[in-house]
Amino acid sequence: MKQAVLITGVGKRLGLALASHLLANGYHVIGTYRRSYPVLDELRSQGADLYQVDFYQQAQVDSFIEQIKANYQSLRAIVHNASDWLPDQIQAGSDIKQAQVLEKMMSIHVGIPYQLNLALQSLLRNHESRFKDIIHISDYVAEKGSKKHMAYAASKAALNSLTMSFASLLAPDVKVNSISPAMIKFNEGDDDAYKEKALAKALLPKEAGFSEIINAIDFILASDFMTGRNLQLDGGRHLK
Ligand SMILES: NC(=O)C1=CN([C@@H]2O[C@H](COP(=O)(O)OP(=O)(O)OC[C@H]3O[C@@H](n4cnc5c(N)ncnc54)[C@H](OP(=O)(O)O)[C@@H]3O)[C@@H](O)[C@H]2O)C=CC1
Ligand SMILES: Nc1nc2c(c(=O)[nH]1)N=C([C@H](O)[C@@H](O)CO)CN2
Repeated sequence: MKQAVLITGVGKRLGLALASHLLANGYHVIGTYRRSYPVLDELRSQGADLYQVDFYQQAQVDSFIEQIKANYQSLRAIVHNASDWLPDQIQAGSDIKQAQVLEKMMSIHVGIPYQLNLALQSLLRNHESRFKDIIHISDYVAEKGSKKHMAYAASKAALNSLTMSFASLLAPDVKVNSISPAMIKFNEGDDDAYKEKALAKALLPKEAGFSEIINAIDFILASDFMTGRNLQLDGGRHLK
């Protein structure tokens, strides 16, 4: 019986790389996506079950939870990857109001992990393996703040608090940990000046790459002694 791992946000970048990695390593991947991408058909052809859900729409969240509880008896792990990186500065012409920036950040980075972890904890407990995991993908800025992404950073700090609370609630059956990267991968459109400034913030001036985070996830899945902790994969940002 394949071990099922639920990953949120598998349409691109880290979520897509992680889903592909776990599929290649024999896991049954259950993935969520918001916008559709051609690459999703490749995940489906490799056996992934994909569910379209916009986590900003509560009705879709409720329906998604009911579908997961109806379709699966157990889960080996849940990886909360889905994330929006909204700046505090509202773009001209945007229909987002200032207050909505904080609402959205708390919704996707705190509300969704909170709701899914509580609703699906029994599926984790049902899994027959010795190890069951919840992994929250957070961010280095949770510990330092960010003057341009204050709401984002605050929500990732709250996510790290949830890690400790759920670790206490779900022990000893389920381990719950955060991974807090800095500078995994630039986005298309990031210009050279931005990249140079961002890389200079760390002792190790480089992109971590998706493999660094995936290696950390593999480590956590194999660990039988780490819970309530936060793996900080940040190139030494804290020492610059
Ligand atoms: N990239 C980096 O350098 C760093 C990333 N991180 C964290 O690592 C994780 C992965 O990063 P990265 O791959 O760059 O993230 P991206 O922003 O590239 O992708 C995030 C994913 O989440 C999905 N998502 C966003 N909002 C919603 C929503 N409301 N409902 C459903 N799905 C949603 C996106 O879907 P859609 O395609 O539809 O938008 C997308 O698939 C994130 O948690 C991020 O905060 C932390 C530090 C650095
Ligand atoms: N959901 C996202 N979160 C973050 C992203 C991203 O692209 N999507 N990118 C970063 C940056 O790498 C930042 O750490 C330095 O530019 C942070 N979070």
